[in-house]
This record gives sequence, C-alpha cells and structure tokens, in this order.
Amino acid sequence: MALPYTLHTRLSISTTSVRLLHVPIISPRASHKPFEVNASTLRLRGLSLSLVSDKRLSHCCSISSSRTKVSMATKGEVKKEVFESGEDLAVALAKYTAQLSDKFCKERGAFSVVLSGGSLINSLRKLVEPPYIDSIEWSRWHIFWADERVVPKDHEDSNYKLAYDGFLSKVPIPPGNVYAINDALSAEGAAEDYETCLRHVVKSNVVDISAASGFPKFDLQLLGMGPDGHVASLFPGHPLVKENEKWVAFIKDSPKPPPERITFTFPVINSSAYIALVVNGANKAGAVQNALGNSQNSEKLPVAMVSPEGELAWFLDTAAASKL
Ligand SMILES: O=C(O)[C@H](O)[C@@H](O)[C@H](O)[C@H](O)COP(=O)(O)O
Repeated sequence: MALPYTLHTRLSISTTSVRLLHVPIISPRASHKPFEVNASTLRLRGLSLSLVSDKRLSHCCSISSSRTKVSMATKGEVKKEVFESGEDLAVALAKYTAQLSDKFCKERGAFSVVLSGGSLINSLRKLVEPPYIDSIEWSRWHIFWADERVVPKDHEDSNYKLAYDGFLSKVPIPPGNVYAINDALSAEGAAEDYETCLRHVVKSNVVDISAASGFPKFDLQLLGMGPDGHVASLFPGHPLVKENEKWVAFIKDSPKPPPERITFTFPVINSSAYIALVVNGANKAGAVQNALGNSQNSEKLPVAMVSPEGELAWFLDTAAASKL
C-alpha cells in the first residue's frame, strides 16, 4: 500500500537530547513536496512501521527502532492530544510552539505566528517562562491576528490588548514585528488595510505564500474555538464562512460581542503550515464532537472546516474531549 508522506519527517531521538526536528530521511526529492513511499521501503531500513487511523483523522504513522522514535506526518495530518489539566495543556503547547519556532527560524530565518483572542492567550503562559523565554529566537517572530475586534487597542475587548498584556509584553519580540490592525479605521477599512499589510509581508518573505492556493501560508496559527464551533470570527451559518477570495474580511453582525470585527478567511486559515486548535471546557464538547467525533449533527461547524495544508494539532482538556 502506498501512502503519501511529506518529505520532512519529525524525528525525536529519546536517548539523546535531540529535540523534535524535521529532517528528510527517505526521499531525495525537493523539500515540501509530498512523495510516495511504502511500508517495505521503511522495513529495509531496519525500522518497524505502524499506521494509526483515528476516526476521521488522516493517516498518521510512527516508526521506532531501539534508538529512535520517529513520527511521520502526512500532508494534512490531524493530531489530537487530551490533557488532564489546563496546566498540562499549557506545558505541551509551549513545547510544540518552541519546536516549530526552532524549525522555522532555521529553515526560513523567521517564524510567522497568528494569534486569536479568548482563552488561548492564557494557554500560552508557559512560553514566557524558562526555558523558553531564554531559548526562543524571539527577534525572528512575527505576530499576526486571525481576528480582531474593531475597537481601540487599549479597549478591554481588543485582542491586541489581551495578547499584549498576557504575552507580548513579556517576550522580546521587536515591536515592528507585531502586526496589529489599524484601529482608527472602520471595519471595512481595517480589513482592507490588514489585507494590504499581509500582501507586503508576503512580498518581503516575512510570510510564505502557498504554492497550492496562492494565499499566505503562515508557519503557525494558534486558534481558539467558541462553544458554537466558531473559529477566528467565522461563525456557523454566516456567509463569511464561504468567502474564498478575500484574505481578510469584515463582519458587523458577530453573534459574539463586540459585533464589529475583522477576520482571516478560510483560504488563509487553511493555507497554514501548522494550526494548533486550543480548546478548554465542557461547553465546547459538542463542537469538538462535531469536528472530531461521531456527531449526529450533520451541519458542519466552522471548526470542522479547519484543514490546513500542513498539520492540525488539537490541544484539548478532558472536559472539551468528553464527548469523543
Ligand atoms: O476574538 C475572538 O472572539 C476570537 O478570536 C474567537 O475566535 C475566540 O478564539 C473563541 O471565541 C474562543 O474563545 P475562548 O477560548 O475564550 O472561549
């Protein structure tokens, strides 16, 4: 059986201090191109192969030998981890983010990170502590927002303020690398302005472009999810969910207050290299089930439409995962 694997393979060597790396171990082909390999090829290398399929999750493969434990991700892989506590989740999220920072700083010399609002920022709290506060190459980070409320930056509802107070003010990311919306503009104006800003950063290679979609390809998008299954400011049943041309759109009738917001569209979300969906709480269990479980509800919630070009990693607490 031939399965598509991405060229870059996550490798962790448990007997040494080597951390998660992306290294080409099999294919001689150019990087970032999916290629075909089959199980017998891997056995020839003295490794054992196991394929894991979890409900609607994509193929996922782990390989181990006596000295190595290798995890291979197919394009579009979905991973799911459930944590006993918010603390454990925050520890794992910091490790995941730091590993991706390392990878992209080495590969691209920059790390483009997208934040959303809500409880996500609190889940990033371990990144501002040792060892990450000292080891991460913060000067190479570039921060964007998947969505923002159209309010002044010092307003209690501002996602910028939330992120600044809880995260950005505690790490040495250069202020010029933090791309907040222009809060002097209307919702329409702010969306247009933010899209123009994205076009500039794509042009200057701060953010990659997806060869497949032509939309910006962020290295990591850190998304929360609402109890109704919304992500960014893409709400169930709202026409914006279907927007497939604009990079950034505005909404004036958000069911979650405040009503005026700007948001990445699905093509931008789904062109991402990595997405972490960070979900806490029992009130989210139904939407998590809609996306990952055997839900009776046939309506596809926005969260179930999250499908990045690269990897989707769910970080759930036990309450959010209780219906799976
Ligand atoms: O600005 C916003 O409202 C958001 O970006 C939104 O998409 C948020 O991430 C979710 O509603 C989850 O929020 P909680 O984690 O606080 O539930």
